[in-house]
Amino acid sequence: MGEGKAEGWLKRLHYAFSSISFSSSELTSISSSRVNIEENAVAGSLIKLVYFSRHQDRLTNDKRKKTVKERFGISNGNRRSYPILGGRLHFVKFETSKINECLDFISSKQLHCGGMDSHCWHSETSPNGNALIKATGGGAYKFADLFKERLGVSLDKEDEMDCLVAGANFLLKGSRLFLSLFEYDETSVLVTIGMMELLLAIRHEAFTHMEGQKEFVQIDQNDLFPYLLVNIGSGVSMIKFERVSGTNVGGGTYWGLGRLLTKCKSFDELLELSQRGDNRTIDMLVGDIYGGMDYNKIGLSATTIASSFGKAISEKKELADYRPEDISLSLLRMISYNIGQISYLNALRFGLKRIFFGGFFIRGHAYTMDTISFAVHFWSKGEAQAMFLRHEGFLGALGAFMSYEKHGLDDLMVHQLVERFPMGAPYTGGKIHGPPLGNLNEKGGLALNIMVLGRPDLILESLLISWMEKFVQKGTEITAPVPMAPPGTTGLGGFEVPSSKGGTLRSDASALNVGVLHLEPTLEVFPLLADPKMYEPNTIDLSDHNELEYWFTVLSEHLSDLVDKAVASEGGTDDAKRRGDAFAHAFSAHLARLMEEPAAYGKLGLANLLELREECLREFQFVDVYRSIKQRENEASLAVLPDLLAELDSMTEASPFFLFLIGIKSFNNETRLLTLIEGALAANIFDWGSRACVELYHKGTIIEIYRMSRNKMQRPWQVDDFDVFKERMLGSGDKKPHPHKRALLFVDNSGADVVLGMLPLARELLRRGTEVVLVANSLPALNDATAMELPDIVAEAAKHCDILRKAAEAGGLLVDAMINTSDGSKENSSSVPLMVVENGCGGPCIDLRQVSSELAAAAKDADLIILEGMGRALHTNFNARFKCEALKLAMVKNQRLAEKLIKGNIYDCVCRYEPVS
Ligand SMILES: CC(C)(COP(=O)(O)O)[C@@H](O)C(=O)NCCC(=O)O
Ligand SMILES: [Mn+2]
Repeated sequence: MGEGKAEGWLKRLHYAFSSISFSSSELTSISSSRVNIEENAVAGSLIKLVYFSRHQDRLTNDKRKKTVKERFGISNGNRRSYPILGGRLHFVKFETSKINECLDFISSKQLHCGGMDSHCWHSETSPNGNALIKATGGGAYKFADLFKERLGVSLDKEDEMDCLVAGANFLLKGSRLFLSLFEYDETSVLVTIGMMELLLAIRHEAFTHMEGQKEFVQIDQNDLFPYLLVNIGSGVSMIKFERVSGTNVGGGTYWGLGRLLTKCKSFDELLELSQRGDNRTIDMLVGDIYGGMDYNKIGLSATTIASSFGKAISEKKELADYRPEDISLSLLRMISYNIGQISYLNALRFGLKRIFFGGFFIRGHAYTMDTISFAVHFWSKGEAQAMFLRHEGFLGALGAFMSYEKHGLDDLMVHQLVERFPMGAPYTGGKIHGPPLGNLNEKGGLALNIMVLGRPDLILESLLISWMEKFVQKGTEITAPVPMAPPGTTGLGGFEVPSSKGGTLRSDASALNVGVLHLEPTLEVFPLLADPKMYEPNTIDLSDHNELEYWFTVLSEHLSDLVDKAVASEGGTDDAKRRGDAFAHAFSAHLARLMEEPAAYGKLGLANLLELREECLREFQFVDVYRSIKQRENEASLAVLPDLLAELDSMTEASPFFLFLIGIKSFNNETRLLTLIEGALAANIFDWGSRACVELYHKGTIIEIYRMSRNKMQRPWQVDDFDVFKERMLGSGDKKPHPHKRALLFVDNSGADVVLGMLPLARELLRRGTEVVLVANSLPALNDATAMELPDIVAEAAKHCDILRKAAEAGGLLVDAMINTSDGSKENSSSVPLMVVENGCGGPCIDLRQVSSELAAAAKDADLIILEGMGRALHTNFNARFKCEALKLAMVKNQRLAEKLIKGNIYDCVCRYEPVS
């Protein structure tokens, strides 16, 4: 297939499925792919919706990508090179009683009939011509007519047990998705052009929960089976490939009895009551029978529950004499223990050590998980372990999602999508500015922002907006609160009364009605990591509560300034203000949630926190908050670049005779190298993520600050390996070192940082015959330069420098120059190339376990890595070890970090050089 055609269908690519298909839109940023529903008449009775949306095609820097692919030999073998686009797997839930909201939602997102094109189409439909939505659970039957009537779609019923297993396998093992690729041919007829198989892998899905402590479990995918899956809905199903057992005492029992006995209005209210309960007033304990004593002979403590609700028979009390809180707790413990016990017995029956619990009965409730864990531990004498799943409530819906009938497998490709960003994005409303939403006529209105679900719907905008408006108002109402995890809840073995149940409820993302798994194509482990298994990206340990609190405070304090900048970056419109508020709300909710439970979204590091902020901005359609600041600083820096290069060049090679005369081997080279490193460190001061630096910017111009920063560059720096690095670069004595073959320069900020700091350093390496790959962010984060922006910056710099120009041409960065060549490439160019690759990140730090495939490919021949900036060289990777030489350069722009990490002060510098060990 020719490239032109590929580009054509790139724009019009459609993923479709056997029973329901969705088309993408060129006008909008995300296209829906498929959807399925699970209704469960359970605990609270919820409808769960799962659908996939594809990221926007990023076409703009396609030429750079093409050169990078050619240069690094990235290919799909003899498979066709279909673009593999990342996307998001969305998890949405609705109360069954609000089925109309669910229908409005599906309709507003056009999930039932495909994208925004005026001609929506279905690859396959039901025999009567309707589109199909996969559905499982009781609702698949109950709502079939309603769906037909309101949306014109048929519900294709999937077996619930099969779906649960498929859903759990998907989460635990990663799974294969088969997607059909469609394109329009010249006559606008849709044709299938192939199949694609996607492998989805999700980290930090399973965890244990004992005595208030959550711990993620690394699942060995080759050793996952067999396991017992216990799905606690209204009833309880225990599944080992097929339903092997169950119990009628489940979530429905808790809710049903609880409702009758306490008059609670909702499942969550009942659960919340249990937080304040004391079950000893109702349960008969061993001590009640044995005069306050333990029954040591059979290992039962006095506080063990001998009989749930047992005290109620021996006392002449009426229901009204018992506190609803105590009743709720007693019920919860009775049911949770029972489920834990029966589950263990079934695990024993089938010889299974691992038991996964799912279903909405649990809904992230710490005490419930502790109680189940305790029961499993207790009855198995510590042999078996209860594990829980982050997406516990969505197993059935996910399973149905996976069940879309597979097409023929010809022309199959396997690609891996990995979870990049394990955050549930909360749905949160914002203060309303300006006209009511229904009157807003702008593209990209609140719809998508608040819902975190995607993108403006140009065609059904009014419908979408009115639906959103409703949601804004109902936000908190719909967002079910989940009780807080009290530390050490169960005390001595789970039969104790919870010691601290707390009176507050947390804003739990697991209870928020929307969650998102971000799936990125082909993220790989950086091949130059010395020991990927031991690699831990984050330097600061956020499990230290003081650290956590400090960084939360920093981020909270930045917030209002960030919102102002974000709103301004979108023109300060009413819509932007609304989104700004919604962003602040959502981000604060995330912070609050993580403060209560740091591991809520998986293991938490500073890199995740900083990326969360960027991700939240993106969710609310703030594409690039620092765009104009970056442009301004790039322009100012590019204007002074020729002077800087001239200054560097004035430090020319002195004649060997002269050097001999003054008794120095390489005076000028050394000065130049030092000037270059100083320059890179000094320019790292331009960091809009640092509070202290931002204050500085109000006091002077870019050039003034840059000059001041350079003047302050006094050695020794707080971490100063310059002399060792210099020796490697310039040699000592008569030894002339070989130049590096290829250097990967992980660049940081726009403006002076990249233009006056890293580009001159790159130029020096190029001059020595080293290939240079500039590694930059895939997505904007603070004022970091992105891979998309770098070619223009380099092109501008190249106007003033022959070395950069030739290298950029050789690396395919100067596209116009390339076009002038006969073969379209500069493979034959004598100059060493300068290239740009994206790193796969959207935050200011970098987790080298997940980098773009182009970076992984570029790393192949690299023998020097230069990591620059606080985010990439200090917050992350400070302790990382590599298979090749590494230079870590950063200015520390935070007093506390300076004290902790390098026993220094703010604005101190780090120049850490690590030879190959
Ligand atoms: C976000 C950053 C890591 C960016 O630093 P950079 O990588 O650009 O050098 C850094 O600015 C930071 O840690 N800021 C928060 C702390 C503060 O405001 O002091
Ligand atoms: Mn930065």
